[in-house]
Amino acid sequence: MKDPLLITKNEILRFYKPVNPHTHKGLQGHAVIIAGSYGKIGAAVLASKACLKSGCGLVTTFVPKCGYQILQISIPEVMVVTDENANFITNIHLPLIPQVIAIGPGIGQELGTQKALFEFLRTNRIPLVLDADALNILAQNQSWLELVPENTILTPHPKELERLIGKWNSESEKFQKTVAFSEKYKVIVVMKGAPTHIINKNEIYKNTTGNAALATAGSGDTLTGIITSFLAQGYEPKYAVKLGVFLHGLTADIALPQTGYQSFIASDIIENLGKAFLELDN
Ligand SMILES: NC(=O)C1=CN([C@@H]2O[C@H](COP(=O)(O)OP(=O)(O)OC[C@H]3O[C@@H](n4cnc5c(N)ncnc54)[C@H](OP(=O)(O)O)[C@@H]3O)[C@@H](O)[C@H]2O)[C@@H](O)CC1
Ligand SMILES: Nc1ncnc2c1ncn2[C@@H]1O[C@H](COP(=O)(O)OP(=O)(O)O)[C@@H](O)[C@H]1O
Ligand SMILES: [Mg+2]
Repeated sequence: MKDPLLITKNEILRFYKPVNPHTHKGLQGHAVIIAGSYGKIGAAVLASKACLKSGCGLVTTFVPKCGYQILQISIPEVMVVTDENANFITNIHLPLIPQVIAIGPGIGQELGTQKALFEFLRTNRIPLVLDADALNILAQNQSWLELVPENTILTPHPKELERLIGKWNSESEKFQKTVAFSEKYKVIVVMKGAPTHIINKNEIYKNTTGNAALATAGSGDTLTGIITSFLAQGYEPKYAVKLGVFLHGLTADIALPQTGYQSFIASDIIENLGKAFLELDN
């Protein structure tokens, strides 16, 4: 296995683009986030808000009907499109063509949702971020991975990774299997953990930010929103993932002196994104 390359501030500054003073929301990208089910609309809220707070110009969130008011009230900046079903996603129809689509946080694994994901993957040509239950559904239907566009970003935590690639007997076997998976399906795998690694074919990157405060519900949902935002803003997938994991971890490093490990929650990631960007801009 190659030694991992470190994702440091210097590495990020090689490709980070400060915001153009003449930009407008149309140029800042439009992202769609497909997320949530009854009891897990919070995942849709966290991913959508993190996406907006990372600079994406427009965010449309697709949720089952039960998520409509929750989203409209908790994030008025987000536009909402609903499924025909009340409690889980069954039929993905989008009235727009965005730059990027993220799918998975909190969607559950109902049969109807599995079918909707298959139909979506069969017809979709837009760049994708796949997380959480989208990964769990693909792990159970591995032939569907052939439908995923090249350079799609997958963001599994260790259990989701195990469901996708099978069990490993050592750390080096875990990396070997993930590299083989990334090469086979031509996807970028964000191996979330402490620390997070990015696998892009046979290239391995190791993040240098973040701490145990991130071990809290919804932390991964916000990462999905952040990475999606950078894709919408025109970063190539290999740069969007590096910038995303670096800033996500940096929010926890910035907040730690105020919150301690225990009282940091996923909303604090979103709240500290501004300070994290300012560290890059200075
Ligand atoms: N507010 C909301 O709406 C929220 C909604 N959410 C949504 O809920 C859905 C279910 O997602 P989920 O990740 O909770 O369940 P699941 O895939 O079974 O994994 C859990 C198991 O994985 C493991 N594991 C995880 N991390 C690990 C690590 N770092 N290192 C090692 N192991 C680790 C660990 O396994 P164990 O160690 O216990 O064997 C753990 O028990 C999904 O759609 C998500 O988006 C959540 O985002 C929460 C907030
Ligand atoms: N001890 C830790 N140190 C650093 N980062 C962590 C730690 N525990 C969790 N994280 C990060 O928190 C996020 C958790 O993602 P995930 O398990 O998908 O959360 P959720 O599904 O609840 O949103 C990942 O980005 C992971 O790298
Ligand atoms: Mg998750």
